[in-house]
Amino acid sequence: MAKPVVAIVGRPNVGKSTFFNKLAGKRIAIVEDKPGVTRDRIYADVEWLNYNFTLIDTGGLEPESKDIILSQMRAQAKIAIETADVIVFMVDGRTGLVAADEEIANLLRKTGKPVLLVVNKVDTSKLPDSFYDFYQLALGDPVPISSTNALGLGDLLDEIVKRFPKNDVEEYEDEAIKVAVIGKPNVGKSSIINTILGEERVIVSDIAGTTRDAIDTPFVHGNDKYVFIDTAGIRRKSRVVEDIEKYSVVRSLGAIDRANVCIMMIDATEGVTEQDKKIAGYAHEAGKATVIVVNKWDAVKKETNTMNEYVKEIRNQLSFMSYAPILFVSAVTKQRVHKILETVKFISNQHSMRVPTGRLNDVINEAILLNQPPSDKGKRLKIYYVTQISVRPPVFVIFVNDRELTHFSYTRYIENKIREAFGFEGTPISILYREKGEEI
Ligand SMILES: Nc1nc2c(ncn2[C@@H]2O[C@H](COP(=O)(O)OP(=O)(O)OP(=O)(O)O)[C@@H](O)[C@H]2O)c(=O)[nH]1
Ligand SMILES: Nc1nc2c(ncn2[C@@H]2O[C@H](COP(=O)(O)OP(=O)(O)OP(=O)(O)O)[C@@H](O)[C@H]2O)c(=O)[nH]1
Repeated sequence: MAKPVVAIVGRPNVGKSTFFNKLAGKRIAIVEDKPGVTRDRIYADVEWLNYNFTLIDTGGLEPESKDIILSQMRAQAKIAIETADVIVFMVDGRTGLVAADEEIANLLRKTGKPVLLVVNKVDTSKLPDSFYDFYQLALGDPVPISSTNALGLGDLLDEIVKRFPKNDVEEYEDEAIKVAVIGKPNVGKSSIINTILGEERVIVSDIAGTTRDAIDTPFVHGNDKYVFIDTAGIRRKSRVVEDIEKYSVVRSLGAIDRANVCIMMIDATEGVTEQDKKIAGYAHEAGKATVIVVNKWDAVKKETNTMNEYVKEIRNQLSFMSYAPILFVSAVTKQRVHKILETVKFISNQHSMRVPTGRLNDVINEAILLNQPPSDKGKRLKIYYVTQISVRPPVFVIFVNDRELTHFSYTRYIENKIREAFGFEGTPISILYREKGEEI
C-alpha cells in the first residue's frame, strides 16, 4: 500500500517544525524564534498505532524573504494539495486568529482534501478564549495541542489516521514494474517520459478502473508491463511550485515510495547538485533500485575523457549509490534513450533476486577465510549462518555470537563479497545481525 502523506501548513512561527520534530522523535529540523527560518530536513517517517505515514513540513520549503509570505503560503498550500492525503493546518493559539489564517483556509477549503485545523501553543488544559474564533475558518472543530509540552498529540494523531484514504490497495498487478522518474525541475523528466512513451514499440495500455489512472501512466514494452508513477504532476506543469527547487524533493517522495525502480535524472550541463543528492538519498534509504540517467548529453562539449570524468564525479558525489548503473542520454537526440527501459528491467530483476542459502553461505565462509572477522578485547566475532530474508530490497540476516563485535567496515566487506558473487546491480542491500537464538 502506498504510504499516506501528511503535510503541515501554516503561517511562519506557529510551531510547525516544533510539532514536526516531536512527531519525528528527533530534532531534525532547526527551530528558531524568528519566522521563515529555512530548514533542511522536511520529511520524516512517522509510526502511530498500525499506521506509517510520511510527514512533510512545508515550512521548511519557505524561501527566506519575508516580503512574499503570502505567495509562500500559496505555494505551500499548493504542494500540500498535490501530494498530501491529509493536510494539517496549524494556527497559533497565542496570537489568535489573523487575516493570513483566513487566506490559507480559503485555499485549503477548495482542495477537497481532508484538512485538520490544529491550534498550537495551547500549553495548559484551559482553552484560551481566542480558541473559539478559529471556528470562523469553517474547517470543523479545531484540535488544541501544545507542541512544546507534547499535549494533545495522541488525540491529533488519531484524527489524522482516521482521515487516511480507505481501500488504498495495490493498484497494479505485481508483475508491472513501477518506475518513478525523479530529479529536480527542468532536468528533463517529462521529455524523457514522453520520448520513451513515444517510441514505436511502446503501447500505452489501458488498465482501467483504478483511482490512480489519472496520475500514473501504465504501458507495455515488449512483453513487459510498466507503470510510470505520478506522471500527471510531472507532465502538467505548475510553475509556482517548480520555481522553488526544494519542492522537487517533496514531489519525488511520494513517487519514490510507490515505485520499485527509480530513474534518477541528472542534468549533464549542471552536474550533481545538493538537490540531486537529497533525492537520490531518499531513494537509497527507501530501498529502491536506481539507475542514474545523465540527460542533455547532447549539450555537453566532449573531449576524449569527458564521460569518464562524469562517471568519476557522480561516483564521488553519490557515493552511497555505487551500485547504480549510469547512462548518458539525450531526450532531444534520443541518443541511448532505448537503454533506459532495458536497464530498468534488469535492475528490477536484481532488486527482486533471491539467492540460494547454500551458495550464500559458501560465499560468506570463503570471505571469512580470506579476511578474519574483527575482534575486541580478545573476543572475536563469529559468523554462524547467513540467510536472505526478503527481496525488494534484498535483506540479509547474519547470525553471530555477539553483535557488539560487528563493525561497519567488515559489514561493507561482506556486502562487497555478496555483490561480487551475485551482482545485485542497481539495488541497495541491507545486512542485519542477530545473535544466536534471537528471532529473525
Ligand atoms: N508556548 C509554545 N510555544 C511553542 C509551541 N510550539 C512552538 N512554539 C514556539 O514557537 C516558535 C516558532 O516555532 P517553529 O516550530 O519554528 O515554527 P514554524 O511554524 O516552523 O516556523 P517557520 O520556521 O517560520 O515556518 C518557537 O519559539 C517555538 O519554541 C507550543 O506548543 N507552545
Ligand atoms: N539540450 C537538451 N535539452 C533538453 C533535454 N531534455 C530536456 N531538455 C530541455 O530541458 C527543459 C526542461 O525539460 P522538461 O522535460 O520539461 O523537464 P522536467 O524535469 O520535466 O521539468 P519540470 O516539469 O520543471 O520538473 C526543456 O526546455 C527541454 O527542452 C536534452 O536531452 N538535451
